[in-house]
Amino acid sequence: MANLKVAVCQMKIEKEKENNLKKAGEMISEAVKKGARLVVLPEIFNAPYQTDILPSYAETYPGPTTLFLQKKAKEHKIYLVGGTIPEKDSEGKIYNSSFIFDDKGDLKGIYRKAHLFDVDIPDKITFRESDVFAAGDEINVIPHPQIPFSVLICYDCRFPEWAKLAALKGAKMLIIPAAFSLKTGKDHFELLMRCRAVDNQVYVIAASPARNQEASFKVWGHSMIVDPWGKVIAKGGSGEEVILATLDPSLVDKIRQELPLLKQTRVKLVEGEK
Ligand SMILES: NC(=O)CCC(=O)C(=O)O
Repeated sequence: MANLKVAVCQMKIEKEKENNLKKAGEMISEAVKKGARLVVLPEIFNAPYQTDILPSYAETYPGPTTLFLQKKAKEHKIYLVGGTIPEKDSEGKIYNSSFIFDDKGDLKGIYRKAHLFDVDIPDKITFRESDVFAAGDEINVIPHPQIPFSVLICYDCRFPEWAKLAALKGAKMLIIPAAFSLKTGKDHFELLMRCRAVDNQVYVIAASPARNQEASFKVWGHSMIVDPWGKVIAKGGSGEEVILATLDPSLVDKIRQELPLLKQTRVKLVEGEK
């Protein structure tokens, strides 16, 4: 199986949706010029990550942002994981959703964040995503011809059983658009991404926005790509940049054969059955 070059566009998010789309377009072009065939954008890439204003950015599908993503995937003939956007459904509920397009511009899946970031850590961070978003409840595997993958979104990565479910369903890579907070990200971001890679023997692509000092929610940044042995093979800083890595799909199979964790997973015991 041929190698796959992937890229994360660690872009700085601004107030104006149009500027965010323009910036995403420029960074996607840069990634493609550098050889990427699968490109990932960050969590809430078209709006500031701020609960009081997020609803005003919500779009139904198809809408301006998803049409933009579709056009870019088709134009560059790439798989495009369109970070996430606030998505409004037909009943008016808003989700934190990722739209995934293939190299023909066809929609391959929508993933809605299942675990909402509702936390209150004194002197660190208080945030209530559930003030705005409804939670999704389904994980799917995108049948990429080289590496089938699942998308999780940020806080989802703290729930190992959710990532395990994706691996048991056939994912060989987890793609995680993620706007980790500055305070929690410093201690947990790399640890969590490497853990999810090691315990599921998958590649992990974690895509953060760049830090914007003017934003009310300051992100950690440091997008990273981790191999299925848990080794960080590419990593960004806190500023704007395209992060690239070349993935070897056969490495997942090799590691799973040598250390057959998935086959040995005793799901029934976890569920309380003997
Ligand atoms: N956007 C998020 O879900 C933030 C998650 C986060 O910062 C964490 O510590 O978890």
